[in-house]
Amino acid sequence: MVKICCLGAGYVGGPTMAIIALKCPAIEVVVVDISAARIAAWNSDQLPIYEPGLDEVVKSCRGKNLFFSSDVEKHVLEADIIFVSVNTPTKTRGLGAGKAADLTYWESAARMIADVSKSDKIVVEKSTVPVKTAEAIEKILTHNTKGINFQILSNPEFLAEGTAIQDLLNPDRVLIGGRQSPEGQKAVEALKAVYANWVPEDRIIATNLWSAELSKLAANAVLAQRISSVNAMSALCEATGADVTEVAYAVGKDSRIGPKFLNASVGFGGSCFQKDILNLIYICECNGLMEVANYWKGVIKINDYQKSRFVNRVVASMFNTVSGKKIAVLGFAFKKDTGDTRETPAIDVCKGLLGDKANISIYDPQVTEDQIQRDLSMNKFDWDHPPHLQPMSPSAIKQVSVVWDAYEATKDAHGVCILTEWDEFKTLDYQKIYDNMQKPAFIFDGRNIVDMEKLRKIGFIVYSIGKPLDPWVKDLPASA
Ligand SMILES: NC(=O)C1=CN([C@@H]2O[C@H](COP(=O)(O)OP(=O)(O)OC[C@H]3O[C@@H](n4cnc5c(N)ncnc54)[C@H](O)[C@@H]3O)[C@@H](O)[C@H]2O)C=CC1
Ligand SMILES: O=C(O)[C@H]1O[C@H](OP(=O)(O)OP(=O)(O)OC[C@H]2O[C@@H](n3ccc(=O)[nH]c3=O)[C@H](O)[C@@H]2O)[C@H](O)[C@@H](O)[C@@H]1O
Repeated sequence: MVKICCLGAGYVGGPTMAIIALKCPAIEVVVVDISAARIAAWNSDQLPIYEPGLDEVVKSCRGKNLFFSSDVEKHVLEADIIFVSVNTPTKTRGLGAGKAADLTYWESAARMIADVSKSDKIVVEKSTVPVKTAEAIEKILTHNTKGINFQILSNPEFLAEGTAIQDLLNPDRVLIGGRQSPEGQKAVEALKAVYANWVPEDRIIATNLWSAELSKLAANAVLAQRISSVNAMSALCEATGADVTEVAYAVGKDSRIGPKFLNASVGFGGSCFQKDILNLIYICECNGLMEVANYWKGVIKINDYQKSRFVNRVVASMFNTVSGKKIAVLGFAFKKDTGDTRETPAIDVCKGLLGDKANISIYDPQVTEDQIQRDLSMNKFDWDHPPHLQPMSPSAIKQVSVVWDAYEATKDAHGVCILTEWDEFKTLDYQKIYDNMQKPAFIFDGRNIVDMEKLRKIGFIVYSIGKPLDPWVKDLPASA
């Protein structure tokens, strides 16, 4: 029986290994983590992450060929294939702070593998890493070789949170990068054989190591660039009376461009787009490619602009001040169907409103009060001028309340901001919400999910991203 061990029981390690276990009954899969609490949660009824369909898959395999354990070394020792799916956040201090990927977790995982192993292993990079990481990992592993043969493969993950199970069951492609040597190619074949249990052969792509590593950063950069492109257009739509949904539809009809991933929004969030583009920027800078670095910086700058533009719209429309006003925030997660708040645009929007002394009442179906308070208590990390992570003032935190119901959040509010596109926000009883709000009642839809006309008929003043402006919504100076 082939034994797989995965280091890192997070958003990627957990779901990915659950699907491998589901589709490969002849393989034993053990997911390990240095966080005992996370492992305990994977072994409980309340999994540590919310992902549609994940509960069912875990329940059907757990205890059969899928295990979660804190005994990291034992399972590394026994494994034939080791996936490394640890976190690779942006460095917050030292060389490259604010841009470079922090490979501390990865390096310590590699050192541990080198120390513990007694037999040949295939080590798979699942985490998103800078191009050329495999070379460094190889050095760490072979330094302690004891005659053991380690083969490093790059097998980046393309799943998106909220659709992880579907993405894993039916991936557009599986990318496997390996050394061109016979041993390297043998390792590539071994990993291919795992995926071949459910992924059609023509979707399993073998490349060299560096192409696989760079393709992951490139894919995220290009995806994020689409959103920044359409968001940049949304500002121009508002200034001219064009409608961004119509523009995106017209543009996406060109089959060379395609309709997906062109929804204008309050800005992209999540643990990967910003981190990976910053990582790419740093790699470009290290290679002396300043123009290329600046090109990708633009994608992040437009994203920051989109978030501050939204806050300015809210404040300007509400008579240039939200001080002492109650603003309901519907949705805090970075997208629907996840409880993840890493880099969510809601953090910047809430902080902008708090900066103008608003009282905000937040409701999100999957995010806990603790998480929201933690997110709002950290000051924004300025990636251009790092490092300064400072806590927010306690008085600002007192202006925040977190509630478990959209109607409670919006009661007596002066304005509502929709920041995550949860399906339930499309079908709320907006008449009831309007009746219980202060007048004039404002809705600022950062995800373009409400029916503007219907809401206007009820009496709301509505702002949607990139849509012709309600006469009540204040035009902003071009530079705002
Ligand atoms: N979240 C996402 O949607 C995607 C993430 N990725 C990439 O996958 C990697 C992991 O991301 P997430 O799963 O979101 O992170 P995460 O933070 O949810 O999980 C990482 C886990 O690794 C554990 N860990 C750290 N060092 C360890 C060690 N030495 N041994 C064992 N466990 C260790 C941590 O305790 C944590 O539970 C990152 O590089 C990310 O860029 C790639 C595709 C999608
Ligand atoms: O490397 C990663 O971690 C992953 O990053 C993204 O996945 P994820 O961040 O989970 O979620 P996305 O669906 O890409 O959404 C990212 C952000 O963009 C926003 N978005 C997305 C699409 C769109 O049209 N408009 C838009 O504003 C979302 O609301 C969200 O805030 C990629 O889509 C995955 O392929 C990749 O594996």
